[in-house]
Amino acid sequence: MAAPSEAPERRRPFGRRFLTDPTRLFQHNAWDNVEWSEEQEATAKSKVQENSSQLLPQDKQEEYEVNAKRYWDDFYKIHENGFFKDRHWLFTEFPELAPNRNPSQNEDSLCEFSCKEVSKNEGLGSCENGHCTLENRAENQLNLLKSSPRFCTEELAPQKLKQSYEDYPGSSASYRILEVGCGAGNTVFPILQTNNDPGLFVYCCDFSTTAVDLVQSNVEYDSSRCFAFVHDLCNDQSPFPMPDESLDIVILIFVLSAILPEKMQCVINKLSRLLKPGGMILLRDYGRYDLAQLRFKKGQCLSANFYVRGDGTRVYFFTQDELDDLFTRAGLQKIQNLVDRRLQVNRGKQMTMYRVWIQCKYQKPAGPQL
Ligand SMILES: C[S@@+](CC[C@H](N)C(=O)[O-])C[C@H]1O[C@@H](n2cnc3c(N)ncnc32)[C@H](O)[C@@H]1O
Repeated sequence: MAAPSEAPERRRPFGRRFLTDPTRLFQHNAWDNVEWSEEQEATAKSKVQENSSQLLPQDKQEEYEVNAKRYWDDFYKIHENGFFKDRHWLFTEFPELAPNRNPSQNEDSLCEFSCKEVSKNEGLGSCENGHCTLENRAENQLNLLKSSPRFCTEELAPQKLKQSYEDYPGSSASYRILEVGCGAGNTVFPILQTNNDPGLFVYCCDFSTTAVDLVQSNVEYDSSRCFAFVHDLCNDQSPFPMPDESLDIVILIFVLSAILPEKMQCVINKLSRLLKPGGMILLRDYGRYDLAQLRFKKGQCLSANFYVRGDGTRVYFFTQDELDDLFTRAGLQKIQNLVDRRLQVNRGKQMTMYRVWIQCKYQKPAGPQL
């Protein structure tokens, strides 16, 4: 199918297994850069129309927003750090996380789940990040909801009133990375293991205190190289421990999708201010019509392309254009914005699962900002 927005850019994907002969479909666990037929796209669209035809009442919606932190705390109490797989593929896709790394190190398959979870869930036909939904096969097609406008009351201009930062954690580092929505640390610890630059300092934050506790209590947590802190991206009163324009990299892995769409622009603006000129935001997140979106049932939709899972956590499914809009409005310039369509195969059950992820890199211009 045609990408929801721009054509895919040329890249060196680490997934290079292409399904050219359909009879070989069940010979591998996954195929890269799969083309969708028009019919498949129409079916996906109709499933989304169906599962978004009935929105959750406003009071329930507010309850999920007010208690968002508690739902994620509960998630980490149940799964601890066993759910998301450590992602050594990060360095192939995002070499900026370890610029001095030897490219042959730690190559790994692109898998956002732990292998244990995938095999446990395979064939149930319905699990995504441990958030199970049954495939919705209802027939009615109703109106697809229109996207609500994104607004942000916050000024984009650099803040004039800054708190003074002289000796903050990582102040003497020469290369600073911040991971937001770090969960149990499945991105942070691979970065610390792989990037041996003595000038590296890694910050990570999450609004779930349970998640931050898991990071801090990990045996690999080294406070001379890393600082984990509780931070709610949607709370304007919640300060960062580092000054504006101090970070080389901000990374968001499946995090922006967990935020109320109306608040996304403020979050990206805030993160953009933390970047040094020339610094970059790296993102990987769910794309429109990903399997996980198609499997939501009627009654789980909060607003267009935004759903609540059975455990109370929420997820949005992006197009490339929406992400481009969010980043460019925050004053950043596109380095990469691509859609990654992968066909995962359960050979045992002869099942196919079409995944759609979006990957972006946006850079703060090096010149002076107006
Ligand atoms: C799908 S998980 C991804 C976790 C981690 N990035 C990973 O890939 O393993 C989404 C994460 O975003 C965090 N999160 C959601 N809303 C947040 C907010 N407003 N502020 C900070 N973190 C938030 C959740 O607690 C959760 O850890």
